[in-house]
Amino acid sequence: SGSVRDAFYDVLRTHGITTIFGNPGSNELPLLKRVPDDFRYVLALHEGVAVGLADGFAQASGVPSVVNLHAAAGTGNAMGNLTNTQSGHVPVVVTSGQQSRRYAALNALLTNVDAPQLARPLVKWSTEPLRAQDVPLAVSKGILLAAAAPAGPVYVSIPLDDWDRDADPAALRLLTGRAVHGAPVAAEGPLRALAERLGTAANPVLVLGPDVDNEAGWTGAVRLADRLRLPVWVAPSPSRCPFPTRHPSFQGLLPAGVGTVADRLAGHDLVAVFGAAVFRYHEAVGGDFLPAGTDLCCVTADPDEAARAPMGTAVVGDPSDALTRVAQHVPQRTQQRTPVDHAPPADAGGPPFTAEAILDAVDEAKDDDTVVVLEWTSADMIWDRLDLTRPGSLYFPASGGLGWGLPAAVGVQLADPARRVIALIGDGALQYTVSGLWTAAQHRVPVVFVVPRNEEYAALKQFTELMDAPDTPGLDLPGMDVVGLATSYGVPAVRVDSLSSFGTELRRALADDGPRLIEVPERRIRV
Ligand SMILES: Cc1ncc(Cn2c(C)c(CCOP(=O)(O)OP(=O)(O)O)sc2=O)c(N)n1
Ligand SMILES: [Ca+2]
Repeated sequence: SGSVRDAFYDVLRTHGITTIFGNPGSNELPLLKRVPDDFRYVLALHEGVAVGLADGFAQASGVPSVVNLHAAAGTGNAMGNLTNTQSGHVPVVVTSGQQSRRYAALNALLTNVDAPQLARPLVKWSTEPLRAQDVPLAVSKGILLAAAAPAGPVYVSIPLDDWDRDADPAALRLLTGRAVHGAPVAAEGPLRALAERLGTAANPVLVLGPDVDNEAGWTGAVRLADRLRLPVWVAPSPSRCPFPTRHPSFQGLLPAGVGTVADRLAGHDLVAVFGAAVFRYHEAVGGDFLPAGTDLCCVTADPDEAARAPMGTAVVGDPSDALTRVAQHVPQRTQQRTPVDHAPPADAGGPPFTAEAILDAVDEAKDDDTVVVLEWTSADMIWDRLDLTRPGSLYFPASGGLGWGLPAAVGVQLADPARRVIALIGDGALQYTVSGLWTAAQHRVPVVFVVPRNEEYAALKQFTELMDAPDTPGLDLPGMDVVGLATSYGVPAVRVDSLSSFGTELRRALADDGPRLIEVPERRIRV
């Protein structure tokens, strides 16, 4: 013992990390040739799958996860899902195998040229240690920095001939005792001022983002909403569900256009935002950021989010902690709120079925503990039809990059077997990281994959209308057998042709201890 490899595994153990997600090349074999018995290596057949798995695993476990990728080619394949990991503030430590120092100097095959630069725009920190003895320190810093608010991915490139070098035993003893505690909380003054303004505002509104989707955030948000009888919206382009969807204060999901957001906030003199960037717009529509007479204050742990917002004031600090503290200093209002109905009756016709009918059938089959991972862009504005009652119930790709949902669902289920995962994956989104089905089958991860098949990129057809691009090619997906695709990867699959059989298959899958896929014919949109 005493090698850099042993020290690497010791550092991971220190932080409770004993799973490595990855896809290997020859550069990585010196690390993987002796994976200790208390570790498991989860093979992904594409590096996008590896990062998706690690992202879901980190979000559901609350512990940083570790990925090991193959040089530049592997890192390149991982970049798509790294955009989601970065946008989602998810602590993932990406390690990649570098060619030996001697060969890298020659740009020999499998050299990751200028490795730290490759990942840089998508990670908090990117490095390739100068000495083999620095590798354990870099990995230790990477784990601690990835988890430090605002959390996010880091990248460590490690030359293949470092692993068998002698580690520095004295340094390692110090490293394996390291910990960084706590997250920056907002100063008392600005929070008291916000509570004051909320208490005196004529018609304040609460907007919540993904970073308050946790026990403290839900408790604080419900308490604040109840005390002030506040209407509550979910911030645009949500990657998580931060508030109970059947609560009388719940208003729904804010759209993702500048003008359309301003329209929803019209009439409110104060907008209080917790745990969201202001805002993650998407639809190319014009308009003012805020209606006249409306002011905004946001609380975020991310100084960049605080500084880049185009309007209002910001308070930097843990937004979940802030919700609880602000709730303690606002008056108790008494007017009643009438709940908004988010699930108007769906068209019970079909097949093919409407997105609403498919969502309602999933809601019928699931229970309070079920987790829904949704990467189905026909439903990204209507998932609040689902009755979600507790934190960690809904995940969506945070940067909108497709190919995240399927592996992330497997990662979430691996991290928390007690909460069954239903993955709603569009037939288009499915294609980006479909090989993740093989990893689910190999590890018998009992995700229920539901694939609404409308044989098109429906979301983009809707955008062609919005962006006046009527004759766009490449938006139809004919001629693929989703059931055959899943079966080929070892996941039992079935195509359903009625909502009742869909319900039966959902319940059968939820009772199974392995993955299953259900293809549901989804009605095409008409443009
Ligand atoms: C990696 C990647 N590539 C392309 C897109 C662009 N894109 C694409 C291709 C969409 C269509 C998805 O089709 P789907 O079948 O998954 O779902 P719907 O038919 O319900 O829209 S939505 C969208 O933003 C993307 N978001 N991410
Ligand atoms: Ca589709």
